[in-house]
Parts: sequence; C-alpha cells; structure tokens
Amino acid sequence: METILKIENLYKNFGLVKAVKNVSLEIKKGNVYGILGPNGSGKSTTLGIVLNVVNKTSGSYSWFGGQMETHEALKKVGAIIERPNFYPYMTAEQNLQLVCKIKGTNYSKIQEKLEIVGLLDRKDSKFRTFSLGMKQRLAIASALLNDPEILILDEPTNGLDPQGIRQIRDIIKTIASHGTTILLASHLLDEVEKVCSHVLVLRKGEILYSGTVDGMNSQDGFFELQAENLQELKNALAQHPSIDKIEEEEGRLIAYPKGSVNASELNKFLIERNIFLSHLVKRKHSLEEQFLQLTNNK
Ligand SMILES: Nc1ncnc2c1ncn2[C@@H]1O[C@H](COP(=O)(O)OP(=O)(O)OP(=O)(O)O)[C@@H](O)[C@H]1O
Repeated sequence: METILKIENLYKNFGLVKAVKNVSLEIKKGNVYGILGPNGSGKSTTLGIVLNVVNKTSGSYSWFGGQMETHEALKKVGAIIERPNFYPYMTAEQNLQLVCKIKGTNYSKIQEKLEIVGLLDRKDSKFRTFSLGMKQRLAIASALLNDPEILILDEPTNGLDPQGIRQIRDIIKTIASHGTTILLASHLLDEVEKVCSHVLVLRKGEILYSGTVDGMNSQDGFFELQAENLQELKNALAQHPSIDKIEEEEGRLIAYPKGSVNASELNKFLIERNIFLSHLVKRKHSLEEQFLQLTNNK
C-alpha cells in the first residue's frame, strides 16, 4: 500500500514546553487515521508541522515517499486546521468559486463537493446564514475542491450539536469510502472509534498507543465472579496458574488472566475445589476504559 505521509522521531519544543516527543507515524493510502489525546497532548502541533505552518525541533517527515518538495506535496493535501473563514455576505457557491480562483482549480467540482457535504440545496444561501455545522461542512467541501489525496481535519466536530456531529462523521465516512485517506485529530475517543481504522494515542506529546483501532480493543479480557464465600473463591483463584491478579469490586471478584483462559475451564477448576459460582462473566474493558487507563496511568 502506498505511503502518503511518513513521520519519524518528530520533536517540537516551545521554549521549555516539550509539545511533541519522538512521534512516528506512517500513513498508508485509503485508511482513516485518528490522532487521539486530551487537550494539550500535541495533536495540533503535529498537524501544524506536517502542514509546514509550525517548525519542527528535530526529526523528519516526508510526503508521498519524499519525491517532491513539501510545498508541491501540500497541493495534494486538503486541510482544515482552523475555524472555517469565508465571506459572510457571499453565498456558499460564491465562496467556493473564490477558493477555486485562489487554488487555480476550475469551478466544475463545486456542485459535486457541495453534494458530498449535503449543501447543494443551500448553495445560494449567504454564508452568514449558516449554522456552525453547515460552516464546517462548507469548509470540508472547500478542502475537497482539488480532489486531495488526503484530507486533514483538526477536531472536526468541536462545538457542534449531536446532529451536526453525526452529519460530519457520516460525511467523513463517505469521503473515506471513496478512497480518500483521512487524518483527523480529536480528543473524543468515541469519534475515533466510530470513524477511524487506525489510531495514534498521544499524551503530553508522547505516543501511548499506535496501531489499529481494533487492536486497541483486542486484549484478552477478564472475569467477573461471585460465590457465597468470596474469601474461599479468592483463595481458590489464587491457586490457578493463569490468574495474574484478583480484585474485589462491589461484592464480586475481578480476575485478570495472564494468557487465554476460557470461562468453562475456570468453572471446572473451581468446582473441583468445591466452589460453586453464582455469577461468572468474561468481559473486556470498553475502548473508553482502556483509553482512560492509557492516559491516566502513565
Ligand atoms: N505557539 C505556541 N507557543 C507555545 N506553546 C505552544 C504553542 N502551541 C502549542 N503550545 C503548547 O504545546 C502543547 C501541545 O499543544 P497542542 O495545541 O499541539 O495540543 P493539542 O493536543 O492539539 O490540544 P488542543 O486540542 O487543546 O489544541 C501545549 O502544552 C501547548 O500549550
């Protein structure tokens, strides 16, 4: 698969603030990448560096295999990293015509892009009459005018109501389904989980996880158990060779296995020790719990 962007060992210091520390990421054509992290974790700085608006301290990045200068490469990139800024007294279509003039593309794509973002029927409305969600959708249409290889979005749903959020997420999925690679920064796990195939989790400028969204969710899971005598249950579990850690929580035990142990195997082991369970469930932490663990514990 073709590499669109390769970031290697990137660092950025703002004076004493280390905003980005040793970040690496390879973006392959056709995937949807999320940079996920709380406020101040270095997401916007990382995007700013690869878009050539923030100078890096050290490390490197290369667009499209490094075969062209950054300013040439950026012509194949569509990016929205600030609040959309259009002329309030011009219509949606007129604003996009202006963008075409600036970018040197012809007007032929305007209808198609307005259609993708669901604004074709509002093309003659003045920008100032648009809701925040519509303004954001117009910005996406504008970024798509030159058919970019990759679309970069920084917090695309910030400040929108639930309906507006849903519309933007659906649009991102549609654009991705047409083969455009997407890189988005978000502090919302839910957003990344719903929209992205790959994720880079950042905290204080450092990578906590990098890989597929599914991979982030593929740990082995844990057991919830209950029996009449919790202490006896705890003692028996402690003898199981694959149970690593046992915690008590609201009258139940939570047992974390080292490797893969299935529920019936564990039940049999306990029955052999005369322990009869009233509750046995194998569970996985939700992605949200894992994300909170990742960002809190390090
Ligand atoms: N121009 C700047 N001058 C000084 N410090 C900066 C500058 N830009 C960013 N920082 C600092 O770098 C760190 C990372 O900020 P950045 O904006 O990249 O984070 P973020 O993850 O995008 O967060 P947010 O979603 O709040 O924008 C923060 O500590 C921030 O205060």
